[in-house]
Amino acid sequence: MKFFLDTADLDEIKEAASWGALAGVTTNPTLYSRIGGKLDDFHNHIARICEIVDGPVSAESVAMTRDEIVRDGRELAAIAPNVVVKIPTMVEGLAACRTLADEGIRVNMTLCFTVPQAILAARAGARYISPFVGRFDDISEDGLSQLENVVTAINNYDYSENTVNHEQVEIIAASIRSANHVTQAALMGADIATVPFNVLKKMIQHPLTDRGLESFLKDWEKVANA
Ligand SMILES: O=P(O)(O)OC[C@H]1O[C@](O)(CO)[C@@H](O)[C@@H]1O
Repeated sequence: MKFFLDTADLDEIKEAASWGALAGVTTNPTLYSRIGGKLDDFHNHIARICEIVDGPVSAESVAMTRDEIVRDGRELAAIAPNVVVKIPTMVEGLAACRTLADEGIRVNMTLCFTVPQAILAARAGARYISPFVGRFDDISEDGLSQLENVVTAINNYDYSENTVNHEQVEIIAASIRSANHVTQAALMGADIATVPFNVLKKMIQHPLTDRGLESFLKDWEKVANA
């Protein structure tokens, strides 16, 4: 499994990248607004993220028609070679995905909740598909089971004939709220988890690691003082 950081915060991205395990970044309009982002600085901000991270950086279009999404997508993709255009899973989004994929632009289909949505996204040439986990949990449904269904359904077939350079479609477990979501997503075979920085920090922590470290240090002090 690969990890993307789900944020638009440059300090979080720099810190996570320094850990050596970061494969990419996802942003969305909410995350950009949370850092006080300005409309006319959006493209520059994506460029700054792409300078920090080599891997895919998802930048979302907020357009609602296929022509506008395609126009947005071309502009976003021109920012850096590792930009992935993020598009909502809706009819206009599918049509735009097809056009952009045919032009060699990688697309991440977001706001995906069901197997049929994911299959249509894969057929329309999506390179990444982002099923949401936490938002299902928010409405008292089981987000992890929904994710598992999407992982199984997509892995049952080969969609690479539809994608840029015939790359494999990858499933990004999105709307991740806990380290346990990551564990379960990895066990079911999701390719990527995109995680907020607070979840990434929790992923490295365990009280037994802390306790073990404390006792190793204490015992090493005895060796040093012997
Ligand atoms: O439900 P949340 O925590 O707002 O997460 C929304 C998800 O949407 C995305 O835009 C999907 O890629 C991610 O940025 C994020 O994982």
